[in-house]
Amino acid sequence: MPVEHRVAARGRLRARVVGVVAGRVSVPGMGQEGEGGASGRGRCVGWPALDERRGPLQASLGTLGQRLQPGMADSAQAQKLVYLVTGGCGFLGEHVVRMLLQREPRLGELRVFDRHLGPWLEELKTGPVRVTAIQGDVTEAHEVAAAVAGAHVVIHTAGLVDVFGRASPETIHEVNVQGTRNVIEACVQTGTRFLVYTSSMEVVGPNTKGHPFYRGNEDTLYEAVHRHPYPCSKALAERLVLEANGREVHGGLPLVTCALRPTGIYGEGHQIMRDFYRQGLRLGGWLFRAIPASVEHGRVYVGNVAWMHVLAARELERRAALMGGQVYFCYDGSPYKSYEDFNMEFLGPCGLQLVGARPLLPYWLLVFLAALNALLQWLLRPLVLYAPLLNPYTLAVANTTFTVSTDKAQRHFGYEPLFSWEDSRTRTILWVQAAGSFAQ
Ligand SMILES: NC(=O)C1=CN([C@@H]2O[C@H](COP(=O)(O)OP(=O)(O)OC[C@H]3O[C@@H](n4cnc5c(N)ncnc54)[C@H](O)[C@@H]3O)[C@@H](O)[C@H]2O)C=CC1
Ligand SMILES: CC(C)[C@@H](O)CC[C@@H](C)[C@H]1CC[C@H]2[C@@H]3[C@H](O)CC4=CC(=O)CC[C@]4(C)[C@H]3CC[C@]12C
Repeated sequence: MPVEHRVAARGRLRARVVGVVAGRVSVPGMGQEGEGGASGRGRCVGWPALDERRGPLQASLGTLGQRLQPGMADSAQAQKLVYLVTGGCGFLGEHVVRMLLQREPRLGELRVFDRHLGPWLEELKTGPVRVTAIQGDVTEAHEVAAAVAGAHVVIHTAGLVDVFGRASPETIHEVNVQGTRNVIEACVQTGTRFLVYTSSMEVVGPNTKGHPFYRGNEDTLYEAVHRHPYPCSKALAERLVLEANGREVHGGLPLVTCALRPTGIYGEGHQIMRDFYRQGLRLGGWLFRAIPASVEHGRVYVGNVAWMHVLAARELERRAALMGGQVYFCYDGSPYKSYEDFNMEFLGPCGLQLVGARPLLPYWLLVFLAALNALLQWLLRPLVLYAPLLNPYTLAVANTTFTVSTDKAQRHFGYEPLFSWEDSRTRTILWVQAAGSFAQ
């Protein structure tokens, strides 16, 4: 089936209601779990409170909102489902797209919405599934609406994942918060009932006080206080998604939402892993330990994160009362190690060595160097983007234990990792080796 391209028309709403389907009558409600602890309200120091401003969607969707959706339940058997993946060309998004094509038998149309469309989309020969590539921007409400209209499920992964100071705080907020608001409003206005949001462990921590989060779960009490624009934006966006659960969508049925919180994702396409590899090659095959081996950081294989998204999207209909408005940490059997030791599971077999059984530099010197990098970034910004791996935020996060251990996703929607640690490791090593071949 040829890949169909749609470019969201700026300024003119172009939407197509595809036969929508499926949906079970659900009575959304917060499960007992997840209302306290790590799913509690985080605090963003120095950030605008959530305003109740609705996106500019209302106006631009007048006509679209009039389109009638066939009864959700009575068409489930008759028609295939329409899925929309925002950020579908990103590191995680691509794996979600491919996982849906491989493991979602109900899929009739897969819409891939991204600011930057990947050339690989052309290669997707998917038999009965129509793959629609949509170049669009989640900060543009009308583009989001055109992409959402007629979709049965939205998996919202699009976001600015920036802890290196590449984008301004305002841009991060605009994409991650307003973009998410636009997705929610598009669901409400067009009648799409199921929304899975890719949140992050960072919604919880590590917090600004460096408190460890050791083998925690969704109900672990933890003071989620953030200053950095990225975790703040993820926390605000997650809150929007969870609070939207139960809102009436066009057609009169309730919106059902959930948020998945992956820990540090690794696997094929992980840019930071590639950056570490390149840094090691530049240093003659050596990487120098900066973080104590005792600091554990949770990591999860991208294929298992994709699988959890597919499963959550599928079960959200059937288990709306249990899953609606809930958060789920996303992790797998990947070992608990320091960030650097974990990376060496893949970079070691690719020829790199991590020097030092303990950090080679004292922590105060690392803090100084991180601060110097931040100063240099600020000074050089008018001329060039200087965004090294080491900055005050990345040092603080890397230096704080954050691991999760929970069976909530398993209990609520049967999540079990699809890929074993051994398989995840092998796949990642093969990718680094292949990626390394053009890292020179
Ligand atoms: N990488 C990680 O370790 C983790 C990532 N996450 C979350 O997973 C999601 C995906 O992250 P990654 O795949 O790592 O990032 P990525 O940067 O590889 O992918 C994000 C995608 O969103 C697209 N995008 C960005 N701004 C957009 C806009 N305004 N309109 C439309 N598309 C836009 C980008 O073009 C990109 O394809 C994000 O929401 C992130 O917060 C959560 C936990 C861990
Ligand atoms: C230079 C050294 C101090 C080196 O060890 C720095 C590593 C640093 C770049 C990473 C350490 C922890 C990572 C973050 C963590 O995995 C949680 C994340 C969740 C997300 O949603 C996005 C990515 C990230 C912030 C991730 C980014 C890279 C680290 C800070």
